[in-house]
Amino acid sequence: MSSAILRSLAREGRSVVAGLPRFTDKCHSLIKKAPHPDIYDELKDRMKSRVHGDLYAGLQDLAIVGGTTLLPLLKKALAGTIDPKGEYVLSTRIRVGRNIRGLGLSPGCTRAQRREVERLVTGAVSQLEGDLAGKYYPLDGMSEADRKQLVADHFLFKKGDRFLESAGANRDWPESRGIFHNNEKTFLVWVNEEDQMRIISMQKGGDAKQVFERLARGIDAIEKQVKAAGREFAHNDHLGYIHSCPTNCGTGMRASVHVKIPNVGKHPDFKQWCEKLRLQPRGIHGEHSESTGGIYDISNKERLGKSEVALVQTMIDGVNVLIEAEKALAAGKALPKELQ
Ligand SMILES: Nc1ncnc2c1ncn2[C@@H]1O[C@H](COP(=O)(O)OP(=O)(O)OP(=O)(O)O)[C@@H](O)[C@H]1O
Repeated sequence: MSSAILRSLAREGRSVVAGLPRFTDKCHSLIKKAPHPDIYDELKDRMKSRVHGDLYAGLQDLAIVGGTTLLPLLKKALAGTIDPKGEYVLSTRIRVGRNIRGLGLSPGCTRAQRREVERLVTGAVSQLEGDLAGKYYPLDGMSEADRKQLVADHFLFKKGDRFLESAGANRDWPESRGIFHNNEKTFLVWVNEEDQMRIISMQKGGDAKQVFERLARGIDAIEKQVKAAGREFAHNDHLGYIHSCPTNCGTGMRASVHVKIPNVGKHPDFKQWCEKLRLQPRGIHGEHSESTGGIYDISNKERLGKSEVALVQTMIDGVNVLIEAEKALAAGKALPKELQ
C-alpha cells in the first residue's frame, strides 16, 4: 500500500457530517471494490465520525492505485464554477458555525464564558498564516461608520434580530463580540454572535470550489489551535456540530451565492422551484430581508445528513438550473427540464 495514501489519510481533517452522507455512501461501496481492504478499513473508521477534508486527496490516491472506479466520482466532486462568464453571480459565500464544548451556547452562556470564547478564538486566529492571516476587530470600540460599512458590504453581522433577542443571545451586547478577517476579506470569523464562531469564506464571482477550499483550510487551522488550547469543537456523532439554532445542526454549513435572477424571482413558482432544488432563497441583506434589484441569496436548504461537499454541489447544480430558467424566461423559451 502506498505510504502517500496513508499520509494523506492521516492528515488532520475538518469536516463533520451527521448521519450517512450520500456521497460517502457511494465512496464506501466503491472503495470496497478497491484492492486494498486495509485502506477501506482505515477510511471507514475515519468516515464513521468525520469526513476528512483530505478525504479527496486520499481518494485521488486510491483512484490511481485502485483503478479507475473512483475517477468519475472524483470528477463530479464540486464540479463546476457557477456562471463562469460572471453574468449572473455576484459573489459566493460559504459559512459554518462552530461552538466549543464546555462553554455555553449564546442563549445560555455566562459573561465569563463569552469572554473565554473570545480569548480562545482570538488566540486561534492570531496563529493563522499566509492568505488566511489577518486581524481581529472587537465590536466594542469600533466606530459606528466602520461597523455600518462592514454590515453594508456583507462582511459583518447586525445586532441580533428579535429572534436572537427573545432567545437571550443579545445579552451584554457588544461585549466580547467581534470579527476577524484577512486582508482581502475573503476569510472571516464572527465571534460570539448567534454561535460562538461563524467561520466564513467568500469572494466575488462564482468559484465555489475555491471558496470551499479556503474555508476547509481555515477550519482545519482554527480547530488545531482550539485543540492546542486543550479544547474541542462541540460535536455529537448523531447531531453533527452543535449550534445555537437546531436548524444548523449537522454540518452547520450554508453555501450561498448572490445571484441576479429578476425574472425567476418574480415568477409565482419561485419558492416551489427552490424547494424542488433543495435550495433556500433569501433577500440581499440576509435572513428576513427582501431582494433588491432582482438579486437573491440562494443557498443549500439542508445542513444535516449530507456531506459538506454534497451540499455545496446541490447549491451549484441548483443555481445553475435557476440561471438557465432566468435565460429561458428572458427569451420566452421553455424552462429547463428540472423545473417542468
Ligand atoms: N453569497 C453571498 N455573497 C455576499 N454576501 C453574502 C452572501 N451570502 C450571504 N451574504 C451576506 O452575509 C451576511 C449574513 O447573512 P445571513 O445572516 O442571512 O446568513 P448567515 O451568516 O448564513 O447566518 P444565519 O443563517 O444564521 O442567518 C449578510 O450580509 C448577507 O447579505
